[in-house]
Amino acid sequence: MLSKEIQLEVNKGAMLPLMEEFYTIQGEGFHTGTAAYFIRIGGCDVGCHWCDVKESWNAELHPPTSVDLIVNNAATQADTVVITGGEPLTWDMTLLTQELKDRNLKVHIETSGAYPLSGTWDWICLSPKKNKLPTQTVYDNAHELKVIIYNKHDFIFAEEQAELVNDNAILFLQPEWSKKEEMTPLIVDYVMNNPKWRVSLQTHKYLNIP
Ligand SMILES: C[S@@+](CC[C@H](N)C(=O)[O-])C[C@H]1O[C@@H](n2cnc3c(N)ncnc32)[C@H](O)[C@@H]1O
Ligand SMILES: Nc1nc2[nH]cc(C(=O)O)c2c(=O)[nH]1
Ligand code: SF4
Ligand SMILES: [Mg+2]
Repeated sequence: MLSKEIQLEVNKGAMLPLMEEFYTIQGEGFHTGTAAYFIRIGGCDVGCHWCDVKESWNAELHPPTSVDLIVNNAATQADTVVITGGEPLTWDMTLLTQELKDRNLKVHIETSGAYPLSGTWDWICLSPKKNKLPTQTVYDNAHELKVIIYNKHDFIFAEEQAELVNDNAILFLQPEWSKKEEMTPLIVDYVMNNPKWRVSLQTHKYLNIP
């Protein structure tokens, strides 16, 4: 249990449950291949059975950390910071993104969209999940839609989500890692037949980097 004081700071978004931070190459989606400093905030109740960071789910395992400290650590050679999780929109992102913007950093988010949008973002990657669908504000503001393909039904889900996201969003299909041998060839065919979509791979896993 957090003390009342710390809980109040977390509610304000002045402290956040920090899981890890690392400087790497964005492995997925539109910005694949570009250097970025990742900040992983704990806490997620979406429950994807194939999630590759289940250790992030329980926020209580990750120490509430002041946004000032997180931002100071993020002073980085890259011009871009990616906020991920867990589900970062579980928390109020206003103060974190404001302080990062004040340092002239570009601020990106990886989100399921399961909670309303908070914060100011240069790039929003929406990766919708069937078990907790995105909120309207995230559909309206997403720059990219990245649907994970675990089985054939996920192509139907992807088309449904493409109807709901704003018209400017760039559309990606990404194989679920454990099913990639089976799903990647289907994605390749699908994109050739439906060229409004692009392929996204988890390239950092092929590169053996974080
Ligand atoms: C771990 S999530 C954290 C951010 C947010 N909760 C979300 O789901 O977008 C980061 C990205 O990894 C994707 N992802 C998670 N597990 C995956 C897996 N096993 N295979 C492929 N992509 C995965 C998610 O869909 C999301 O785009
Ligand atoms: N290199 C790298 N790229 C990523 N893009 C999205 C990631 C995430 O977990 O949100 C991720 C990640 O964990 N590592
Ligand atoms: S929403 Fe993101 S962090 Fe949460 S379980 Fe799904 S993939 Fe993992
Ligand atoms: Mg990842």
